[in-house]
Amino acid sequence: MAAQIWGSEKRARRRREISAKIAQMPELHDSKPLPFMTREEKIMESARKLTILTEKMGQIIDPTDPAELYHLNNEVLGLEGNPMALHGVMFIPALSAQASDEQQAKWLPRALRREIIGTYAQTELGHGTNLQNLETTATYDLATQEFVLHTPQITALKWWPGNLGKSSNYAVVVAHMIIKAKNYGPHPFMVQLRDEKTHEPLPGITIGDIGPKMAYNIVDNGFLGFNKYRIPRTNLLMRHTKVEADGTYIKPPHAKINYSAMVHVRAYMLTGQAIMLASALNIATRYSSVRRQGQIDKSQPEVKVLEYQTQQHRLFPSIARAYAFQFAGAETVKLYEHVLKEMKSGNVSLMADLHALTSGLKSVVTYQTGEGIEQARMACGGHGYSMASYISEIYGVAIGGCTYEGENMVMLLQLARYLVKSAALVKSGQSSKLGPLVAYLGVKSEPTSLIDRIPNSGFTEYVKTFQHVSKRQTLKAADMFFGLMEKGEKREIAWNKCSVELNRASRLHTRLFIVEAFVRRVNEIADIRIKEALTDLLHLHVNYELLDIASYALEDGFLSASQLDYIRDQVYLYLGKIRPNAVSLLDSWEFSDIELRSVLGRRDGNVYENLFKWAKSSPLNKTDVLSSVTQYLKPMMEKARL
Ligand SMILES: CCCCCCCCCCCCCCCCC/C=C/C(=O)SCCNC(=O)CCNC(=O)[C@H](O)C(C)(C)COP(=O)(O)OP(=O)(O)OC[C@H]1O[C@@H](n2cnc3c(N)ncnc32)[C@H](O)[C@@H]1OP(=O)(O)O
Ligand SMILES: Cc1cc2nc3c(=O)[nH]c(=O)nc-3n(C[C@H](O)[C@H](O)[C@H](O)COP(=O)(O)OP(=O)(O)OC[C@H]3O[C@@H](n4cnc5c(N)ncnc54)[C@H](O)[C@@H]3O)c2cc1C
Repeated sequence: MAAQIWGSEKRARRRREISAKIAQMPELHDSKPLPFMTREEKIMESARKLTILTEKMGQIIDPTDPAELYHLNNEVLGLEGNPMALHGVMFIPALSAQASDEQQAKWLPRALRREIIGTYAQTELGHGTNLQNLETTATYDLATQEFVLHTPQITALKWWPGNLGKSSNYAVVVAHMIIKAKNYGPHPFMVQLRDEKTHEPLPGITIGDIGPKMAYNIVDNGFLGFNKYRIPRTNLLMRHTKVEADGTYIKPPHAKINYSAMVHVRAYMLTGQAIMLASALNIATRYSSVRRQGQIDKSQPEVKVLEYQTQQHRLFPSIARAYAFQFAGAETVKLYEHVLKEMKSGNVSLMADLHALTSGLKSVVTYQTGEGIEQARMACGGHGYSMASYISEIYGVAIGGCTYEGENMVMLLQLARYLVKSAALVKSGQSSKLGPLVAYLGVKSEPTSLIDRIPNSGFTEYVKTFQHVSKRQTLKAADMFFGLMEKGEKREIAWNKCSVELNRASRLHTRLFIVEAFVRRVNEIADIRIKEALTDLLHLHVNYELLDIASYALEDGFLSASQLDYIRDQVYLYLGKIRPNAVSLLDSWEFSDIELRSVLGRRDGNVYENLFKWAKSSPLNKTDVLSSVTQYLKPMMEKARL
């Protein structure tokens, strides 16, 4: 199963080897539990491990393999981030995709050797989503052949970029490029921020940390201001766009090609989200098979809480989602790598499809991951609320994904643009022009769903039902939009008035893609036992998801009430079938105790001993009487007794 999750036998084996090596290297372990550290201590601890990794990485992993790097990162540094998180996730990808060969030769080897630390500075205090209204300017000075970076007012301060505050000395900065008083829109520039020897900010640069966040606090998200700060013309990233010495602007082959670093993260973060969801579920499911509370049959002893149907209903559909996200994520990364290769050689024809797909997936996956993690936390009762479970930290980090790389509602609306264009093709009889991901919009569906009507139809009728509701909602939302415009509404106003319906269409389309990715994967599996276990999980997935969106299929009578009863019964049937495999389905992800960082979810299952040991090690328990008591509470009580 691990091979299915991680993509191949070899990958699963390599993960085990890497975990085993790390287990033997105490210098790479947390020196004490992270929840007992201050933010400063965590940052220090992370930097300590990071420098050891820089020395020893080659002995543990193949540093050119992103999957091995990510595993090493999760084991050693953990999901709360590290001082170079953005260096690998955005700075290097931005340089790789957007710097010219000459620029790459100058900067990439230095970045890869970690001679310099970089980040991606785009968002500002006043604008994140609406890139067209960023305020930082890069004005070309023809006389010196330099760009002058400037922050005109407080709202133009860069705000949020990870590791910008304290760790990075370089950044890819996105600023509006102005040449001879003409604004060419946001462009990426390579900018040195700090002196390479002293790490002091360079003159003209104001920089710092934005303060503690809901989670992800090892990362020093930062602010940055420029006071007429000059950089050479050749620091504009020039793979696709060029500015010649005389100020001549050469435009890129696609207007949004400079957005590629964002698409990169959107494509890769699905796997990251699946891992966080599976981690939280692993903790909760292990704990649920140890925790005994109450009886189902009063004549019998207390049961493991995992025997309760409500507990299974809380956890198992999310187990199915974690697998589904992992499979959909693997397909997306493949597509991304393909599009990136094409893009580098000038073929930009697939960019729109990739953008639409990643926008939808990013939004649906982060939202459902957050839901699943929070349910996992509640499924642990009181102990889920303790940092000993570590689930609240996992939640805090994962839920950030709903916001970063494009706020979810906004990204759903980006997919909706693509769906509306596709709907227009269908309506004008040009269905043959539809891309493969939306081809179903042009296919006539049966008048009613055939779920429960055709024996042995596998998952086909489920997929057709998802296609039907997604198609119907897309066409309905598009009709509403076109209708408003026909009535004379301005395009933007009409769009806003339909945006809730449009986003519904985007979610349904994305959920269809996820279901199809799961089905495709199960169909490919040769090992009969693995296929059987995943087929059960897929049954749960399609029935649970369909029940969740049933109102869309009921409103036009595509599904009947009796079919809905059947679907509901299938959910209950498969909850029971999955129960014996539940812990194994999560243990198959092979997270080590070091990586999970959860006292509650340790592999040994000694929950109570581990919790008591953990509580005793709390810094508050170093002394029996705290100074808060001697200084305040004791005098208060004494005064009251007088
Ligand atoms: C196998 C290996 C396993 C390894 C696992 C590794 C796991 C890794 C896990 C990663 C963990 C992540 C760690 C966390 C780090 C956090 C870092 C966070 C960073 C950031 O947040 S950076 C800042 C991000 N900011 C945003 O995302 C801003 C969002 N806004 C936008 O993107 C845009 O403003 C916009 C898209 C919403 C709108 O742009 P714009 O106004 O310019 O465009 P229009 O709306 O007018 O649209 C015009 C047309 O352009 C198309 N378009 C837009 N974008 C793109 C694109 N990127 N590509 C192609 N086309 C694009 C639109 O669709 C429009 O097209 P149309 O035809 O006119 O409809
Ligand atoms: C953990 C974390 C890490 C980050 N790291 C980085 C980084 O490394 N580099 C970087 O540059 N940035 C980073 N960011 C910033 C992040 O990319 C932005 O916060 C994000 O893009 C959302 O933009 P915003 O904050 O402007 O939200 P806003 O756009 O102000 O969103 C507020 C609300 O307005 C709604 N809204 C906005 N526009 C529209 C619209 N057109 N239609 C409908 N609704 C709309 C949204 O849906 C939301 O409900 C990070 C953020 C976080 C939380």
